[in-house]
Amino acid sequence: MTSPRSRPGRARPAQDRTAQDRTSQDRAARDDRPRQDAPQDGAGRARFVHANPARALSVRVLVSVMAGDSFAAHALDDALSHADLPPRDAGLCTHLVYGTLRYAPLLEAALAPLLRGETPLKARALLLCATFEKLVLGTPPHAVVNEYVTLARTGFGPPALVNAVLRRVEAPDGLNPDLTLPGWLAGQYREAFGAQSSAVIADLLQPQPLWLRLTPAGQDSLLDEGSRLVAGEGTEAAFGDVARVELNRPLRATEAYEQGWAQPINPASMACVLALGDVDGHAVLDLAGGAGIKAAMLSAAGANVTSVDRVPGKHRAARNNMKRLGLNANFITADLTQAPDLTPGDRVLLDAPCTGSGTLRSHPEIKLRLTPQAVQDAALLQAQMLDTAAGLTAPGGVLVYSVCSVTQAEGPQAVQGFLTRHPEFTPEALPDLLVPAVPSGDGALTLPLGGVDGFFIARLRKRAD
Ligand SMILES: C[S@@+](CC[C@H](N)C(=O)[O-])C[C@H]1O[C@@H](n2cnc3c(N)ncnc32)[C@H](O)[C@@H]1O
Repeated sequence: MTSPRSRPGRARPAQDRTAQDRTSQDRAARDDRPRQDAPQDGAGRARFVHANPARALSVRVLVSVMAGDSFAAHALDDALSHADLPPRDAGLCTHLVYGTLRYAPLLEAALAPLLRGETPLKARALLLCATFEKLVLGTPPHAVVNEYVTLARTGFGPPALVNAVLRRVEAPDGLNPDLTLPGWLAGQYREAFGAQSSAVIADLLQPQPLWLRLTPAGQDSLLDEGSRLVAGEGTEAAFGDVARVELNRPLRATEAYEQGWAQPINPASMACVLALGDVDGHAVLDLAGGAGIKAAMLSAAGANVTSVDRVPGKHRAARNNMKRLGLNANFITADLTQAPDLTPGDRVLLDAPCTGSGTLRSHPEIKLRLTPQAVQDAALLQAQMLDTAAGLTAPGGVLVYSVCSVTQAEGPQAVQGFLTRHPEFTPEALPDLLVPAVPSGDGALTLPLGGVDGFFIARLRKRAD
């Protein structure tokens, strides 16, 4: 649960509207006349109020994310870059969007008994956001009702319904964190993390910290500029050279970023690179290399990297980033469900496309969309790509398979199926991954606590002859 310390500003009394505002807002509102459910002053007189801009923007972003149009991070960045909100309101907006998404299944359960039939998307987004404020943030109920009924009037839903629902909505089962995941997904977390699963599921509800891989010059520069390296609850401030950072300015405005001394990467993502062992001087194939973050880390460790992905646009982003970092890699566009014409490598990383179920703290919108069928579809694609990766691993070489997912089908079962189809491979013990991890089939799962993502990682050796 969000601690009182991390709460954003409490709901503030709505302000009076200016004449000009009244004109423009009235056009957007369905019904401009004072209503029974309009905010009222102490004497019971209806008063005109602004919809709070941070809340309005939050609900707009939620509508776009819930429609499946975009990831929360992209939608929020885009909305904030056009909105020109003061920092405090931008902070509230970010907190409302991510908080609502992190608690969405629980909030849906709280609202369900109060809603009949299909609720239109805009009204649903508004009710979820308001319910998050009321039940989780502890914003006073009358303020929640006032703020969101006012917002409803600007075209987000029937004010009377919003008023009635928000007055009645109550927390189901004392905000049990298990209810913040769909039941089947909570089951996957329990299977993956056993006795630690309750702590893990509760941890997914916290804001995601920023992790940076820093060179020594980058660390000095950030500290000189007044940023801080911080430890999380129960976690280190750094895992190897990946540090948890609180910046005092936007990342792109830091000297460390401009000079290529800093690269955002989760410690669990770095663990996939470490699983390959010493890569200095080795030709490494980075399969499904995407935006080339792991390719960059491999290049920094002295590898001669060839990164392969199906999407050419990702190579463009990766090349630019490599240039910033002063590193090199070859980029090849290919569909890895079929064998490309490439020389096998003695170190191969397949960081396969997956459901992302291990990244719910930074991508909470995934829990709205993920289904058991999507897990099966991902597992099918992963099996095809693993077969391609087998052919691209030189005899005696090492194949590391990783996914940022904690489901059985994409992790231990994927490797089990692979080893049955490819008896020329045997699983090997993983080197030190620098992050806490638990055994999982023939590999390991990084423990998603303190902002570390949940990655399944396995290291497989191909027979030499
Ligand atoms: C988990 S992301 C990789 C992230 C990357 N390793 C990194 O660290 O930045 C998975 C990647 O798989 C790619 N992909 C999906 N299907 C593919 C296919 N059939 N062939 C090749 N690449 C594919 C996607 O474009 C995506 O970039």
